[in-house]
Amino acid sequence: MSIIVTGGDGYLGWPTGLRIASETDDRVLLVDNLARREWVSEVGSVSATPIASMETRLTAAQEVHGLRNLSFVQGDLTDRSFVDELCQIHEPQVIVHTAAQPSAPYSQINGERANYTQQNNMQATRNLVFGLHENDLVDTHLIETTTTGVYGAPEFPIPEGGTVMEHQDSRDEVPFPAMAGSWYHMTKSHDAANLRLAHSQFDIPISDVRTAITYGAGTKETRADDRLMTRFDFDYYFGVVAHRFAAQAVAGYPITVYGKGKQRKPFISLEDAVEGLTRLAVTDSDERPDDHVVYNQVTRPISIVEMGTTIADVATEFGFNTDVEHFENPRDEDETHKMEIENNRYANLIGGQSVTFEEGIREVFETLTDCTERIKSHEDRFLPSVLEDRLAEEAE
Ligand SMILES: O=c1ccn([C@@H]2O[C@H](COP(=O)(O)OP(=O)(O)O[C@H]3O[C@H](CS(=O)(=O)O)[C@@H](O)[C@H](O)[C@H]3O)[C@@H](O)[C@H]2O)c(=O)[nH]1
Repeated sequence: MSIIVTGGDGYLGWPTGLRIASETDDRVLLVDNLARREWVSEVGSVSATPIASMETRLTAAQEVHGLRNLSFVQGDLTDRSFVDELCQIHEPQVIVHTAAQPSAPYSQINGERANYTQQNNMQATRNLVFGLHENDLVDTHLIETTTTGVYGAPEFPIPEGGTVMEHQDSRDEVPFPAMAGSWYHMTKSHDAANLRLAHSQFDIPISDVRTAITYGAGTKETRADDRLMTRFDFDYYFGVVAHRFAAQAVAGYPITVYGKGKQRKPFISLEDAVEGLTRLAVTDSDERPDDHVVYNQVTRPISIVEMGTTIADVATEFGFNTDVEHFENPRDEDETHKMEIENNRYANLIGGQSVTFEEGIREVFETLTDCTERIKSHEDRFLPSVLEDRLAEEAE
């Protein structure tokens, strides 16, 4: 029996692989093309946490946690023959698909990167679906982290999955429309539609896990040894807002709220995100639904300003002084959207939130306190200029 975790070198994939391997005797195969390391280097940045090579990570996982069932293969999921080989050799009973180009700002840079993001993310998912179908693995549970961003910013509470449409006095249940607001987020809208089609055409059991903005510098497994740390990005392109704000505080830089920042966005801690994916992956096939199920992997919506203020307060406890400041918004978005979002199915899966936002941010500062030099030596990466300057030069 084997479980594949794609994106196994990534921020979420690595700690998820570690936890799954800790909770099962099955073989856990991490798959990654190490592209995230290249993208972050392309934009001139680094992970604030020093991340070890995969070889060192696996040695540490064995030494520290006794994990002999964890291994790694490097490869590109957009290559159909590679995915076919994975399916034929490893015959996975579960695939947790976290691999993607996950940055909205990166996908928005220009047509080349929008194309790359859409081709990369969507082709990888299609290859996995057809890899399972064409290799007679249609009982394999395919779990993908899509995004809560597929819902956009509607003026009604966001359902956990589909919705009801009324037209000319008739009504029917329909999948949620693709209201995503970036070329990246739209890859996940398309993936969500393709996953639904894969279930109806091939009967593959699907968990479409719509992941919110994830914060946290580690999990209980990654904190056990420095060689097991997961990455923590803070640059303009790859740092999610909570991580950017915490790193900005560490560098003595203002917290950069874009525009009014009154919009509520969905958040989840890394710990709660990893736990849900693990529970889905390790549940026996006769105990889980054989269906297509959508989970809103979110514990709470918080406004950007409220979040920035909490981060500034926690930063002060750690001796870092910063202020929340408002900057011109580089994004086209509703800065006052009062998001409400249903999450009962996901909350039941994990048994409720395990750490509050404030506790999670405290844990982030505990880790970042040891990483101040790496952040300070790249503090200009809070702004988009490094990559944009190079593109401008190339265009001249
Ligand atoms: O310095 C900053 C950076 C961001 N923001 C604001 O913070 C919000 C969130 O930005 P983000 O970069 O943290 O999140 P987003 O682009 O939405 O994407 C992230 O969160 C998604 C979940 S969701 O937000 O779409 O639900 C995941 O799918 C993505 O992979 C992940 O990069 C935005 O309204 C943005 O304008 C600021 O005010 N200041």
